[in-house]
Amino acid sequence: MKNISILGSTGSIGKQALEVVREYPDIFNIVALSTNKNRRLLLEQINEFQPEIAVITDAEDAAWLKLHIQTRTKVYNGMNGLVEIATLPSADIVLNALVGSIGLTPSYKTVESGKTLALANKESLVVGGELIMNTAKKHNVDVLPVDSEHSAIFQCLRGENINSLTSVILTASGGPFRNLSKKEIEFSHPSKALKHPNWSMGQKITIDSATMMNKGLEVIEAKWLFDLNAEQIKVLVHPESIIHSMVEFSDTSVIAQLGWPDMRIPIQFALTYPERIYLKTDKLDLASISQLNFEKVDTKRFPNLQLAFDAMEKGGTMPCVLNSANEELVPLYIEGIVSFYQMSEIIDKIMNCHQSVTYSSIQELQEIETWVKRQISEYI
Ligand SMILES: NC(=O)C1=CN([C@@H]2O[C@H](COP(=O)(O)OP(=O)(O)OC[C@H]3O[C@@H](n4cnc5c(N)ncnc54)[C@H](OP(=O)(O)O)[C@@H]3O)[C@@H](O)[C@H]2O)C=CC1
Ligand SMILES: CC(=O)[C@@H](O)[C@H](O)COP(=O)(O)O
Ligand SMILES: [Mn+2]
Repeated sequence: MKNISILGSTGSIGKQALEVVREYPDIFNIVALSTNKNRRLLLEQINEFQPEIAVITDAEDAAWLKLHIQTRTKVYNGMNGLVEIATLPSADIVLNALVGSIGLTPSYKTVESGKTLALANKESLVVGGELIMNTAKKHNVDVLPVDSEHSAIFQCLRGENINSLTSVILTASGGPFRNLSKKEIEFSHPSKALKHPNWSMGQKITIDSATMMNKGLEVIEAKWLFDLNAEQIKVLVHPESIIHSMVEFSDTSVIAQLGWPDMRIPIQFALTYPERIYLKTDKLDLASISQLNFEKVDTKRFPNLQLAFDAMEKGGTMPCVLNSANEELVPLYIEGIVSFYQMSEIIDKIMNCHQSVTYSSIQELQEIETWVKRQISEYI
């Protein structure tokens, strides 16, 4: 039996993880769950899975939960609660399915306490990849990718000699605006950006896919997970999202991982690693798909991807600046306060105002996030 804690159990990844768990009550046991605001769904999840602890952001919501739960679950709130989840002694594995850099401290605390981290929250690695991976190494713990591309790369690299790896090829759907001109993209309503062609996901990552910032964040995520340099990371547009990513070796061989666009596959792989389980779903049917297509990336129409490569090359605190500017701007885009390309322009300007430095603590990164927020409020 594997004891699993889920940070962000009410979100898209969190709910799909619980679907996997529900299918296998003999394999998985849930010990912790959390939400930001969705107290009703968390209450349902608590009553169904009876975790040891549950966490919600606001103290008032925590009091409401305590009144309503029918289990012995302890209820906590805020960041202290998320850290309780990350360090809960009974957990074997912590699935971080939070969205945004709020996930950084819980990711860090998970590996620091010697627990396996199943990581969906890519922003943790973008902002504090060096700190998290060094801490994981020090405590000899695995960081298992949940993000579909990184899970694919991880699966392709199993049993391979890493010294023969020449590059990883991250596939990108191209998002809902793949075939539109710059003008058409700029004047498309944000509701169009919220309709991903292949995946059903939370709002923030869906917008990131439309701007291709998602792929940029994934480039930085890949750097840290697989210890790569910029030249080793390539991006290829693949509109069907059937090949989830590929790896290329020194003999020019390329290995790919394929599957339907269904996050339960990488989620279950991380939760059961190194074993695989039977997933009750349709098998991949390549004949029905009939063809797979590939295109070059156009960073003129999707400048966020280039900004992410730039931030990665600058290193140090620059990816934190990129990420926090993006996190601030995405909700403003959804609300119609900034346009599609204003997002890239503002991120670029803020990056240009920042002198990248090395960091050694989460607090230093949080100070930079505060600075970025101030900068954004000056632009808006
Ligand atoms: N969805 C997908 O298919 C994929 C997602 N990812 C990555 O996984 C992560 C999660 O994505 P996704 O599931 O789509 O996101 P969602 O927005 O659907 O869910 C996020 C979860 O985190 C909680 N949360 C949000 N903000 C806070 C906060 N400030 N404090 C505490 N909890 C918070 C949410 O609570 P509440 O319900 O109250 O909002 C929810 O439980 C992201 O980093 C994303 O990039 C990667 C690959 C695929
Ligand atoms: C499912 C997943 O891992 C997402 O990150 C997905 O890849 C987003 O699609 P894009 O390729 O459009 O960014
Ligand atoms: Mn992905």
